Amino acid sequence: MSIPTPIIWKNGQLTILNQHKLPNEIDYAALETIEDVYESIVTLKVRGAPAIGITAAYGLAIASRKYKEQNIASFHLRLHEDYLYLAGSRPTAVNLFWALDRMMGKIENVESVNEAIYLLEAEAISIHQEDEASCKRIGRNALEALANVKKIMTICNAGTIATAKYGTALAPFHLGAEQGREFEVYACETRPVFQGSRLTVWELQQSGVDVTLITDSMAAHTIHAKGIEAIIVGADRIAANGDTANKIGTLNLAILAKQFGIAFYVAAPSTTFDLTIESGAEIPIEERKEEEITTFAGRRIAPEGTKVFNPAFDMSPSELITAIITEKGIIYKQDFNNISSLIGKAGEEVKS
Ligand SMILES: CSC[C@@H](O)[C@@H](O)C(=O)COP(=O)(O)O
Repeated sequence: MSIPTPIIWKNGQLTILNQHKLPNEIDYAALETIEDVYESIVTLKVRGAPAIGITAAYGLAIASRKYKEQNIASFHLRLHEDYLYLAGSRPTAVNLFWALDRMMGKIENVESVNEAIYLLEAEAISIHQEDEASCKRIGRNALEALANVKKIMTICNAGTIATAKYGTALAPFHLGAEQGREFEVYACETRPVFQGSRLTVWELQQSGVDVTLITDSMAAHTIHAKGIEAIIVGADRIAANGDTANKIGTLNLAILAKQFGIAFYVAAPSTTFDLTIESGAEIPIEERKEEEITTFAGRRIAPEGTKVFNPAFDMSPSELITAIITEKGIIYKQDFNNISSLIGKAGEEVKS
């Protein structure tokens, strides 16, 4: 797999692969301040649930250095403000809040500013490294779930650049390519910001995976015409009952999978589960600016004054999901009533 490393932390400096510029340019952006980190998340230079969490964690580590001359009480106060600032960048992907909470938890009772700064950097690095290991395990588990599948559809980009490495829904394709597994992947372009065409197609090409681009509205016809055997998607937040929020258009695919009688898999790390909410009804759905829909490449494609609704995510109810593939194992539908205990136990394999 020869995909550029998406998030780099070296000598205390954070650099990210600028996803705006893909697939035309491999461009790295140095994020020197917490404002740089916030801006890169809001504008989707860095995107994808795990990558947002990792970048925000480094953002807090970077912010903490500003307060090294302060007393510990004011350090905690200031860092809490920074935590709230970063938490306001995007609302749906729970990995953001999970990573920020983990960072703050690490220094909750620390009474030395220098120690807190040191611990924050170490914790961000751990979050980053753990995600890579987690995605690799998701890939292996997904290869098992897809053992008899060749033609598969996906949406958005849940790949290497949306994580530390390998991705979630795309991990089986990257790992499979290394093992000589031949998949035929159909990638939905993913309107309105084209994570499918710009990012997924590019990523899979780098790994030598057979990938075909379709527009989102071609999904139903393609499943029928090309004999798609399964659909696999990533996730931004999974409720305790298995309801899953992911990129807008995912719900369409979940409904199509039921209609055509094919499997619908969600691939996500345990950090994407929000066990504090019982169902997907409680997941906040981000709405983004109307220009994402009314303009294309700087030109208007809808009349001035057009009313726009631009939700960035939708929620697929658990009854449409065949299984959720995690780093801890595969949770099949019959075990969705037991997700909290299966996912809640850190480090343990799912037994189902
Ligand atoms: C491994 S990434 C999983 C999800 O975050 C991904 O499928 C997705 O919906 C990303 O949305 P985005 O708006 O591009 O951040």
